[in-house]
Amino acid sequence: MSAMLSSTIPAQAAHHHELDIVRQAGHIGAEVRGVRLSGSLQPEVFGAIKAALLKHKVLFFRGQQHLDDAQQEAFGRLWGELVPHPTVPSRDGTRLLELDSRHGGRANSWHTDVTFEVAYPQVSILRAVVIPAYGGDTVWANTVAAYESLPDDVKALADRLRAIHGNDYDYAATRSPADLDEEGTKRYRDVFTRRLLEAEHPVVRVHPETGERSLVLGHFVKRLAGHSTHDSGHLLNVLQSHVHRLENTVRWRWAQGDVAIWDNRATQHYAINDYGDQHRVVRRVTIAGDVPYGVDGAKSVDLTAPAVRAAEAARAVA
Ligand SMILES: O=C(O)CCC(=O)C(=O)O
Ligand SMILES: [Fe+2]
Repeated sequence: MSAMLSSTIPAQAAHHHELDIVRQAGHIGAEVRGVRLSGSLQPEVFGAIKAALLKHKVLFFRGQQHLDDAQQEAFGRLWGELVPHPTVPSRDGTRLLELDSRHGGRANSWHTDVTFEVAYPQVSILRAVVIPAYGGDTVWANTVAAYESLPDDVKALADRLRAIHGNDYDYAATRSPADLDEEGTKRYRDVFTRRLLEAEHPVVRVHPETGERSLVLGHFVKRLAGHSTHDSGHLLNVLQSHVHRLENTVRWRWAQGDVAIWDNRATQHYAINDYGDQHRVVRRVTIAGDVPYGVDGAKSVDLTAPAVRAAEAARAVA
């Protein structure tokens, strides 16, 4: 009987799950409705979420108040190994990075997460814990669409460039003096840069799952390999301006309990610092990524000094 029944069901019905997806902008971003995130999602639901992420680059889920730290981690583990931030201490007993507006956690410049590591995270999952009454939106940009928007001759140039990324990037360049004088910001910066971590990445990486080409830039870039910082600045401005064109972005108005998931290999993001002294807290897990490779197949290179790397390893074991 079961053989007869199953022969009437389309073969793919057992493997595919239809998500309720509401696109939020023309070139990036979609809200997924009707899913309760957890570490025990049905494999076909998880598979559908993963496919949607590769397509839309950032996904939003409202109403996930049931997630606590442990459940956010359990959901994160479905994607791969959770990696703590290399220099900012995790929340007690977890692998979560907490960004608290009262302690300098305001990521208001364009970046891809942790690109000063050679194998930077593939995916980040952010949960809204405390959200201000107004302001504090986050904006994501599609770095694949940005690459595709370049004229062919600029693409050909970008394909050959490599950039040095470091955790000691020029914070002052985009912050107002008032921001920098703030005690919390200073302390956050000191912790963030307590060990110099550096990596060289191709400016154009080939996405290991989609094969798409994307721009690997953002605020951790220090300069282009083989170019003066002066020339690097000009060339980088041309490329970066294609990343954050408004047509290429999506902006999310947070509510407490929302979750955003982004493909960190295909996006940059910017947390808008327009909420004054209102309180804002978000918590993030990041999923281990692989070493990027460029259009010519050449991989990224770890430039972190061996002594620093050894100290990192010793710390991880301790
Ligand atoms: O605060 C936010 O909305 C985003 C912060 C950020 O850059 C991150 O979580 O990676
Ligand atoms: Fe970030």
